[in-house]
Amino acid sequence: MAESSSWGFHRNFDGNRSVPNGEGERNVRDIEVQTDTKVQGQVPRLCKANLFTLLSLWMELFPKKQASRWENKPLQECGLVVVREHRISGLHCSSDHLHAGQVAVLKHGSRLKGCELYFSRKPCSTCLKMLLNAGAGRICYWPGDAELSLLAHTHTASSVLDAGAGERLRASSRALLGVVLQPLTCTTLQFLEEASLNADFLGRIAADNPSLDTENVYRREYRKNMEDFSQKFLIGDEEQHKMVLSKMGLENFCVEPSLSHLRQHMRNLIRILASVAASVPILLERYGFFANDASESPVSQEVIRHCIIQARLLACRTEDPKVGVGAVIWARGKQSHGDGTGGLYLVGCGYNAYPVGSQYAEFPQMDHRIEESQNRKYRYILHAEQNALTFRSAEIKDEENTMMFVTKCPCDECVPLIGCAGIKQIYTTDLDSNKVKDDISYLRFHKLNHVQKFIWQQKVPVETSAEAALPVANGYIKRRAPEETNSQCNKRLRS
Ligand SMILES: Nc1ccn([C@H]2C[C@H](O)[C@@H](COP(=O)(O)OP(=O)(O)OP(=O)(O)O)O2)c(=O)n1
Repeated sequence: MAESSSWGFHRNFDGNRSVPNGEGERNVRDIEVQTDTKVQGQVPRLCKANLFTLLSLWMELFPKKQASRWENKPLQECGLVVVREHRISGLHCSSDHLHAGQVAVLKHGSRLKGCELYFSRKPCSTCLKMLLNAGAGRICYWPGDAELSLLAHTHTASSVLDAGAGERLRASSRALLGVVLQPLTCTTLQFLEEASLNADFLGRIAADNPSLDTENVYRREYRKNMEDFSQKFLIGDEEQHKMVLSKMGLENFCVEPSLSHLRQHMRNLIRILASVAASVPILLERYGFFANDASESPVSQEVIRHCIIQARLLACRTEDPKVGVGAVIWARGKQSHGDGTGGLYLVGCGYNAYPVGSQYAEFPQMDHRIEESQNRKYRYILHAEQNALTFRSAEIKDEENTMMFVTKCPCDECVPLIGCAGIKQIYTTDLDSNKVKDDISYLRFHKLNHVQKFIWQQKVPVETSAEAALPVANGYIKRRAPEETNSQCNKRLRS
């Protein structure tokens, strides 16, 4: 699908205003393309810069075994996305021992040359000098508080010194260093929020509990996420935000209307994160990814949910006008290399889209509701699992545990690929399993026997009534008509 050209607005969101001869600025504008707007009926989707940014924020929240020793210290946890030739080649986070930037240097070494790095916080100068030295092409960061906190009450003097050193490194470097967020349209926000509400995970809960108002479950989860994520990633006080921005060398954002635009845009991105995370709700810890034969998963429910939400974020960049699907593949390496993911490393990730390089509307976009079968999308669209396997950044090793996390039940086209790729476990939803939807069928998934299947479902079958078993959202249970069955609960709001 073609991406439209960038916005002039974007210039306000890059921190490279003092790159000599303006070349950096031109480069950034050339690289970034805006796809958030609904261009002539094009599906509203996240542009890559926003997707990578959201993934970096989410990686900061990767579940750790014990609270990080950085807690309440000026050095904050940090998430990082490494992008090579416009594709994600690493998802990382800081650990007890290493900063996220250090993890990237250890994992990728000189392969960082020319890569783009997306940080959830401006990295400290210790990381910055190593990353620049490794040849990173572009270092982007979320314009909230820095990794070495400028808001923490302790050690502020050293944080300020560090920020100064970061500025000096930036000024003398050929690499681009700054903020590359792009504004979201209302259409995109609305589309992505609806997609969260319509995702199969809430669909499963609705199918199991016909009397439960799942929209209310979603809204409650969303509000809680908004509170948590705003506290973590936004700076409530405008004056404090201005102070942080100017110490990080982003004074151009401190003037109006840039400041208001930046703050609003950051808030909108946090809304998307809150909404996507709410699509896989923690429902009294009753729902999770469980094997039907009660086998133990090699990773915890928290880690599974985190990976599924990574996949849901990827789905926000779908090219399918109706349904976004995302897939991520992680493996457990023999050594942990100090990564905050506890030895897990990314093998590949993808979302459903038309073949690489195709132009918008070059291929049919309609589903089986259009009568002429030659005008349907199914023969042209690549599935999330296919893209994750094709564009993987690491090989799948037989001796390691490789896990696939996918937001929709694998179809008959993908099941043999998954079966033969060396994947050991799959985490997904089986809402579509055993269904035939004209051009796409899901009959083979249950036969995928040599891959362990962990399905989104209730842990223990609830024998009491659904109303007693599940929380009543705001004391209100929406009555669903009895004929609203499994398949109807899965209907898209927009359809
Ligand atoms: N594991 C999967 C399953 C599907 N897809 C993709 C292929 C299609 O692009 C889209 C499925 O398209 P449909 O229009 O058939 O979506 P639904 O299954 O929601 O159809 P329905 O409206 O009949 O429920 O998802 C994918 O990437 N990975």
